Amino acid sequence: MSTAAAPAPDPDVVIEVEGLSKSFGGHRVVDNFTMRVRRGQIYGFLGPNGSGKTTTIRMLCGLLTPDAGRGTCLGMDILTESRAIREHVGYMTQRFSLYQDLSVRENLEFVARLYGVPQPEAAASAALQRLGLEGRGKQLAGALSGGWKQRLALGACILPGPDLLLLDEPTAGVDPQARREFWEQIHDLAAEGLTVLVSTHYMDEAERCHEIAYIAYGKLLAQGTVQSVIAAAGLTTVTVEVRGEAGQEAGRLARDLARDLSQRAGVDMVAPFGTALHISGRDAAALEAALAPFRSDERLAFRADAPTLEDVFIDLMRRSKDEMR
Ligand SMILES: Nc1ncnc2c1ncn2[C@@H]1O[C@H](COP(=O)(O)OP(=O)(O)OP(=O)(O)O)[C@@H](O)[C@H]1O
Repeated sequence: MSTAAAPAPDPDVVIEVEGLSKSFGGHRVVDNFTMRVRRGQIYGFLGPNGSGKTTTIRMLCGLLTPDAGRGTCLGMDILTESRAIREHVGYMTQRFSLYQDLSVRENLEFVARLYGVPQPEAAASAALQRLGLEGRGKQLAGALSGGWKQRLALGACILPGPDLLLLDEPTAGVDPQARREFWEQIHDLAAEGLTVLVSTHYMDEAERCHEIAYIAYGKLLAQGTVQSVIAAAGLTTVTVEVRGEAGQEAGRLARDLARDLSQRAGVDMVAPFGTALHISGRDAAALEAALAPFRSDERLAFRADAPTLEDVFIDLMRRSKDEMR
């Protein structure tokens, strides 16, 4: 008889789930989702609207019960210990859910009291300082700009000291500077050991994550570091630039070329950027054959390019749409 005990759970694994599925009204919104997240990771969820990102994230944290599948979050069972899991999760939803007619400080003190944080006033002061909100303590939350509101919402989320942070499109509609500052905070928190799951539609934010998952129509289509997701897609990309001044003439040439190329075998995507075209294909030889007739055109400059994450996601989405047809 074997005496080998089951391996002890790895304390650095915060989420480990397999085969999670969920349907609403007979429609499968998440289909057989499996993943593992390590402590201190910033894990990004990307995918088209309504593809099941929020539903997936909520199941991972025990906030929603899956129809099928199993797993643990923070070492606890997502099916039987969801209440205990919730006590350790900070959840920032898409909607600003603090009191608009309370001041910044009052909101933070309220949250501290609600969660039984010791010395709520001191905890609120610490949160104000940490988030660079000291000068705004007396300001009404409703009077803050979008970026500051998000910062306050983040402060309220981390005040009870969660081990896992769930951010659902936290920076939608926030300007680039405020988004950058918000992400600096997220990285600081992760460096201190907080694990972060974040859904976003911004490619630059995806690139700030340690790992990403791309979900479309309920299915996990890609997972890993940004570099590995791009490499696994196997896309070849070429940029074609119309030489000379950007004007109507150049614009027309780029548009006609885009129309022509997008009809050709070997060309899977054509995306205009000013008077340049970003052209991608999964079969490098077929792509080159499609471009060959244009290479001698002196009005055009060709250069091999690296595919971007956006190229990869659009390609994945198209492919999954085709498969569903
Ligand atoms: N409680 C619910 N009851 C019924 N349908 C739901 C429920 N929650 C989500 N859905 C549906 O499930 C699908 C996936 O929704 P989900 O919010 O997970 O997508 P998402 O990828 O987060 O979308 P977005 O990027 O727009 O936020 C949508 O069609 C949505 O309408």
